[in-house]
Amino acid sequence: MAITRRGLMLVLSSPSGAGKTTISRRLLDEERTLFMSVSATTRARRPGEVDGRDYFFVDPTEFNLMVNRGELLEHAKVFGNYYGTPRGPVEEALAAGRDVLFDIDWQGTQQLQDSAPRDLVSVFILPPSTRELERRLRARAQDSDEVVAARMAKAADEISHYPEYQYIILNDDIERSVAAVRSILAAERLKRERQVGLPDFVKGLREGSGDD
Ligand SMILES: Nc1nc2c(ncn2[C@@H]2O[C@H](COP(=O)(O)OP(=O)(O)O)[C@@H](O)[C@H]2O)c(=O)[nH]1
Ligand SMILES: Nc1ncnc2c1ncn2[C@@H]1O[C@H](COP(=O)(O)OP(=O)(O)O)[C@@H](O)[C@H]1O
Repeated sequence: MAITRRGLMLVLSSPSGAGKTTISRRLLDEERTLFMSVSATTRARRPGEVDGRDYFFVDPTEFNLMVNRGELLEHAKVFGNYYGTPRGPVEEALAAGRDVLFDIDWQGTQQLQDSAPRDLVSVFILPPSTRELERRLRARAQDSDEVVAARMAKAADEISHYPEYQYIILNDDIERSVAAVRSILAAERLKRERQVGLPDFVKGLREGSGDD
């Protein structure tokens, strides 16, 4: 009887600009069994974003239907728009032993903590300072001054939710932050509760039949 592993849900949350997209991209490049969960959202598509890759862009009626049909694992209103995680792809991946990466906010993380505490690995990413957070938001050069100001105003509120997360990474040096998430993944993958077929395997070992 072989041991297989159930996949895990790796959530990265942070105030906007702290670095979660940068860290996620690096992890997805390096980790063969890690897949990104693509959320549904009612927010408008930005230039360069691709439907089905960055988000599933839906209208509020369609979003409501998804909620009412129970198709979302979690959902929340963020910055005035609705966001939610489609259930099907995540459940399939976990059952097949693949890990799923989520870029969701604290509200969604709380819902996953309630509905699937054993599968959840939650990581909060902090910026080294407020000054550096603002510098990164400006360096990204994607947003207007007003949008940067609005994101800075939201940052303190986001950061106040750090105690709800299992792991904290201060994203000063990007290489060290990526290495830190990889260490978390490596340890979490070995957790006893994730190993499927372990009791039978150990029983076989004890009975001296582990070689077949
Ligand atoms: N709860 C929840 N939050 C989400 C989901 N998808 C994205 N978010 C969060 O919504 C916020 C805004 O995302 P987005 O519109 O892409 O803007 P940006 O990430 O700040 O550039 C971020 O904090 C995301 O983590 C989701 O499916 N569920
Ligand atoms: N450790 C770091 N040191 C310096 N700059 C960083 C670091 N991590 C991310 N950045 C930069 O900060 C900006 C915001 O990062 P991003 O990953 O888009 O943040 P988020 O997804 O959390 O909004 C980007 O320009 C990115 O290149």
